[in-house]
Amino acid sequence: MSVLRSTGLIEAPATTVGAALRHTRTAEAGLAPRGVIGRALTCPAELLIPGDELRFALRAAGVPFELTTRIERAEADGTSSVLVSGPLPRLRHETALAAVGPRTLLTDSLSWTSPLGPLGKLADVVIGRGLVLDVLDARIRAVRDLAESWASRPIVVGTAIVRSGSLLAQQRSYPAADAGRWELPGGRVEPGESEQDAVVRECREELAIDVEPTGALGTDVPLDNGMLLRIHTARPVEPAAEPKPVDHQALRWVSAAELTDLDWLNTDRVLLHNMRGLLTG
Ligand SMILES: Nc1nc2c([nH]c(=O)n2[C@H]2C[C@H](O)[C@@H](COP(=O)(O)OP(=O)(O)OP(=O)(O)O)O2)c(=O)[nH]1
Repeated sequence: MSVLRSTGLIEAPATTVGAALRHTRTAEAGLAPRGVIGRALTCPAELLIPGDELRFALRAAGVPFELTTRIERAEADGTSSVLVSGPLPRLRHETALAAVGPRTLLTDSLSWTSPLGPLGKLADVVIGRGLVLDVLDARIRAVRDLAESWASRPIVVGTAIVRSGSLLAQQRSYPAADAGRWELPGGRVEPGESEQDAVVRECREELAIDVEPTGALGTDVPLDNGMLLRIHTARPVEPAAEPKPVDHQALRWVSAAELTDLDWLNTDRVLLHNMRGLLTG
């Protein structure tokens, strides 16, 4: 088995770098300068979710070939994908993200098994390794460009509150295009306010309960309005306090099995696997 690694330091938090890693533009446009044509086959949104497949058309020593990979993980600490079809018996791509102060260290690692015994191994050394390093470099550059361009965006916090194995969702009443669709409690972080303080304020305003932030969930999600959605987890300070829909149509406690029954905002759909993970542990 061959393994190649490449690293890069990116001036953005890991949740933002994680979003850039999942963005189809990274595979579709980011690799083009290296002659690799990537295309998302199944991804209905801009961010890839586990199960989505990507097809790459590339060329080594003048010979064109195609690879299809499937996303296994898409989390704030990294992503992984595996080979579905292509001229190799095995290929696995893992990207790990680690916070270094306000920056993120990205470690990309590609491992594969070569075809055709000893001849394949020779081709591997002569052609494969150079190509792979080029492609990994191009990918890190694409992720860096996207993540750093998003890093200064204003943040909208969403809040994942779990009680007895169910997640609290709220149903929007406006604007008309989103009325009736579901989201997590939250809103814009005010200038000078911390994200945690915004979570507490928004839950007080929207649900009339006090919560205590406990962590983060998933990657950021870029919004069409130029902001970034970032999900925090929180628990009610008073476990028995019943949240009320102050300016929303309705609230609902949703189990893992019911998550896909709701008509979520498009942005929240790419976080459903994280919400499921939170509910199922
Ligand atoms: N709170 C929340 N907002 C979300 C989610 N998903 C998502 O795309 N958004 C969008 C909807 C809005 O454009 C923006 C939230 O900002 P906001 O809460 O301050 O804005 P708003 O339009 O609801 O209300 P307003 O305060 O401007 O009256 O983020 C989510 O899960 N929770």
